Amino acid sequence: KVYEDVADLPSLHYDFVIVGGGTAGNVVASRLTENSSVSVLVLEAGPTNKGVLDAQVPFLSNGVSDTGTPYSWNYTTTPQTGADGHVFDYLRGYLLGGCSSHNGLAYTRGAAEDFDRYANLTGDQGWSWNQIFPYFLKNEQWTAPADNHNTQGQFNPAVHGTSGPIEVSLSGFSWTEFERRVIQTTNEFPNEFPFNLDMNSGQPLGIGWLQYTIGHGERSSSATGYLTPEILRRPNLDVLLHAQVSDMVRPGLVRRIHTAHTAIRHAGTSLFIARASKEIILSAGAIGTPQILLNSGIGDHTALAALGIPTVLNLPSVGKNVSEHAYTGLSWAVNSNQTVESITQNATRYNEAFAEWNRSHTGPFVDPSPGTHAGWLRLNADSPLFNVHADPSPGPDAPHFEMLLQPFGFAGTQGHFVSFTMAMVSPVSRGSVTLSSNDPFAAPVIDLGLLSSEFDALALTEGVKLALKFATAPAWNHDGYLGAPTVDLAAMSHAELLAHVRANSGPGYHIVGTAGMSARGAQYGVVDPDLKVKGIAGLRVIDASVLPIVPGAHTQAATYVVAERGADLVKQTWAL
Ligand SMILES: Cc1cc2nc3c(=O)[nH]c(=O)nc-3n(C[C@H](O)[C@H](O)[C@H](O)COP(=O)(O)OP(=O)(O)OC[C@H]3O[C@@H](n4cnc5c(N)ncnc54)[C@H](O)[C@@H]3O)c2cc1C
Repeated sequence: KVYEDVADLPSLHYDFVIVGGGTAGNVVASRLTENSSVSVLVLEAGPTNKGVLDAQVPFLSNGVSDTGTPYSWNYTTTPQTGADGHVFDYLRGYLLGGCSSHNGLAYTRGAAEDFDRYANLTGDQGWSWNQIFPYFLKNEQWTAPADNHNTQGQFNPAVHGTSGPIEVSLSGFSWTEFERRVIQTTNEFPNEFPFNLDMNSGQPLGIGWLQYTIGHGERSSSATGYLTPEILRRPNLDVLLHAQVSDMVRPGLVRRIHTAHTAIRHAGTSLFIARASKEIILSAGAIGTPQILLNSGIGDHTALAALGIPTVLNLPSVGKNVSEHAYTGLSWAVNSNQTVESITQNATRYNEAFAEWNRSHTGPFVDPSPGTHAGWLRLNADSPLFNVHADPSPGPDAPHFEMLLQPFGFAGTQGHFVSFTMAMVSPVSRGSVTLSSNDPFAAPVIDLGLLSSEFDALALTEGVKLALKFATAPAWNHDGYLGAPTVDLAAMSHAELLAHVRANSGPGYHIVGTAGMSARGAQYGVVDPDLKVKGIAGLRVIDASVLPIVPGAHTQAATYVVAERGADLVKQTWAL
C-alpha cells in the first residue's frame, strides 16, 4: 500500500527498508515481496506519479523533468570547466518511479562489451552480457507501437522479452519524410553509417530505430510496471511517500546498519526512524545514494572530518568516479513543414494532437522527444586521438558516440528544423558528488567532470564531424530538403569547432559510478559484486550508482538489470 503520512504506516520495523522508490528501488521492492514471508518498506522522498499527466504522456515528458517542476530535485552542477565553465541544471526524478517516471523514455541496453567489462572489473561473470541478458528479457514486455504499423525490418524480436513489467515499443507516430531520409542515408553511406536492425542485441553499432519504454501510447515506468495495483495490495509491501532519508547510522552504532533516519521533506524536524531487521537497501540514485552514505559517515575520512561528520567507515570511493555523457546539438532548417515544430509552434494542431491522445492514445503525443533513430558510432581505428589517450571504449563493438536523429530543432525560433545531436558516450572524464555541509538535507555538490578530459572534447569534436558528414548524404540534399544550419559548423576550423563543442555541450543525465562495484578485496570501489557495501554488514546499494563506468547507452535499461539481478542476489543471501 502507498502511504502519504508516516502516522498511517502500520509499522516502522520491516525485514528490508529500501531507500528510494525510483527506477531500481521499485524493482527490488516488487521482486522481494513476491515472497510473502518478507516485509518491505520503501521510503520515497517525492510524491506519487499517479495523476501526473506529464509523467504519463510521452510527448509531455519535458514538463515533468524540467527544473522548476515539483517532480524534479532541481539540482545544479558546479561550473564545468571542460564545458566553458557552464553551470547546468541537473535533472533527477522526484516522484515515485524516480527518473523512470520523467526520463526521455529511450530504451537502449548498451554493448555486450559494456557488461563484459563490468564482469572483468568485478571478477564476477554474473555481470557479463551473457548472464545479464536473461534479466533484460525478464524486465521487458515488447509491445506493438501505438499506431500498430508494420514493424518488420525495424527490430529483432529474438532479442526481446515478452512478459516482463516494462513495456517497450517502437515509435507510435511516423515522421515519414524524415525517417525515409535517415534510412536512405544508411544506404548511401553504408560504411560510416550502416543500418542496424536492433541496437539492443548487444551489438549496437550502426543506425537503427529507437525503442521506447512506452506501451499503448503511455509511459511505462518502474512505478507503473513494478508497483501495479495488484502488487501494491500485497500485505508485505508498504511505500511511504514524502519521506526523505537523511542518514542511517546512530552514534555508537557501527559496522551493522539497521536504521534509517527519515524526515518528511518539508518539515525537517519531524525525524523518525525506520528499522530493517535484514538489510537496508539504498536505491536513491547516483546522487542520493552517495549523499546518504556520506551523511552516515561512510566515505572519505578526510572530507568527512572537514565537515565535522564522524567517520563510521573510511571508504574513499563514495561519491567519486562519476561518469556521464556529454551531448552537443547540430540543427538545420528544413524546407518542409513535417517536423515536430508543426505541433509545438501551432496551438491548434497542438490541441488537436493532445485531444487525439486523450481520445485514443494515438497521434504525435504517443512519442517523446529523443528522436526517431539513434546511431552508435566509433572513432576510426587509426585515429590519432588514441595517442592522446588509450581507447576508453570497452571494445571494438562498442560505441564512442551516439548520434540522435531528431525531426525538430533547438533554436527556439519559428520555423522547421532537424537535429543530429552528437554525444561522447565512452568518456575518460570523471567527476564527483560530495557534500556541501553537514546538513543532511542540503543539496550535494555535483561535479560531472564534463569534458574535463582533453580526449573527450577532442573526440566529441570528431563526433560532430561525423554528424556533419551524415548531413552531406544525397538523401538530405538532392531535393533541397536540408537548408541552412543554425550554426555553420562545416565552415569552422578544427580549433573553432573544438571551442564550439566546449561552449555548447551539456549533460545527458546518465550519471553513474558514485557507489561503484569493484572486485572483492579491491582497494577502491564502494560495493562488492554482490552489491553489499564493502566493510559493513546489512547494507546494499542497488541502483545506477553501482555501475563503475557509464555504458554506451542511455542508462535506464542497465539500471533495470542491475535491479533485477540485485533482487536475486538479496534473495540468495536470505534464501528467499
Ligand atoms: C531528464 C532525464 C532524461 C533521461 N532520459 C533517459 C532516456 O531517455 N533513456 C534512458 O535509458 N535513461 C534516461 N535517463 C537516465 C535514467 O532514467 C537513469 O539513469 C535511471 O533511471 C536511474 O535510476 P536509479 O534507480 O539509479 O535512480 P532514480 O530513478 O533517480 O531513483 C532514485 C529515487 O530515490 C529517491 N531519493 C533520492 N534521494 C532520496 C532520499 N534521501 N530519501 C528518499 N528518497 C530519495 C528519488 O526521489 C528517486 O525516486 C534520463 C534521466 C533524466 C534525469
